[in-house]
Amino acid sequence: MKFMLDTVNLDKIRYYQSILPLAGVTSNPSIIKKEGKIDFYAHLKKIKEIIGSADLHVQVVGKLQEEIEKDAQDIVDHLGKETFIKIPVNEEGLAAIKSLKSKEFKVTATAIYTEFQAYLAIAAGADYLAPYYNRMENLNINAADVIYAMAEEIKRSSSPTEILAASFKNVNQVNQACRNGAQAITASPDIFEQALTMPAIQKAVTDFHDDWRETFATEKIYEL
Ligand SMILES: O=C[C@H](O)COP(=O)(O)O
Repeated sequence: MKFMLDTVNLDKIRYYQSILPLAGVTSNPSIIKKEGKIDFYAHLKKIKEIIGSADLHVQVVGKLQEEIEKDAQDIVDHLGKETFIKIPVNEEGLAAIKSLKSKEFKVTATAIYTEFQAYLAIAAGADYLAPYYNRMENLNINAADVIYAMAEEIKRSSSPTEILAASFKNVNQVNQACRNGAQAITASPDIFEQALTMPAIQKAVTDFHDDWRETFATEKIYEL
């Protein structure tokens, strides 16, 4: 599994970069809005410095194919050809994905709510597919089933495309995405916090520590 952070908050990225086996950072204009009117490329360059060789996924804003492709070119001109360009899968986006893949851009097909969008993006050569787990559930779409079908199509077509599931509101949704075939997930820092700070884990840690101290009258093994 690859784990990515769905945030552009520098403090959070710095913090979780030291904790997680971090494969990348993903963003979209709504995530960027949370940081205010940042110096866009300077900010993204700082993220690159923090995450090193991990991947950076940056979303286009243009709506027409030509605008999407110009956004993509601008992003790689500033951040490098290794940057993944996130493109929503609608008519203009799919045309841009097809065109940009022929020019060897790295592409993450995003805003995926249906299997059919995914099948088209796979055929167009997208590197990643980003299905929106929680948003699908809000629309009464079975997100786990959609991801399973996407994974089956990737297998059937022996495609190099990977599923980068996104839009999570709880840890169980992440588990379901992984279980149903996602090769990667991106989640906001609070999802990783939810997963790693559950009270049962802390209780186990405290109990083990107390048992050690009662047995050996030290706080650590190296104090023996
Ligand atoms: O870029 C995709 C985001 O992961 C969507 O997440 P959201 O549904 O929380 O806005």
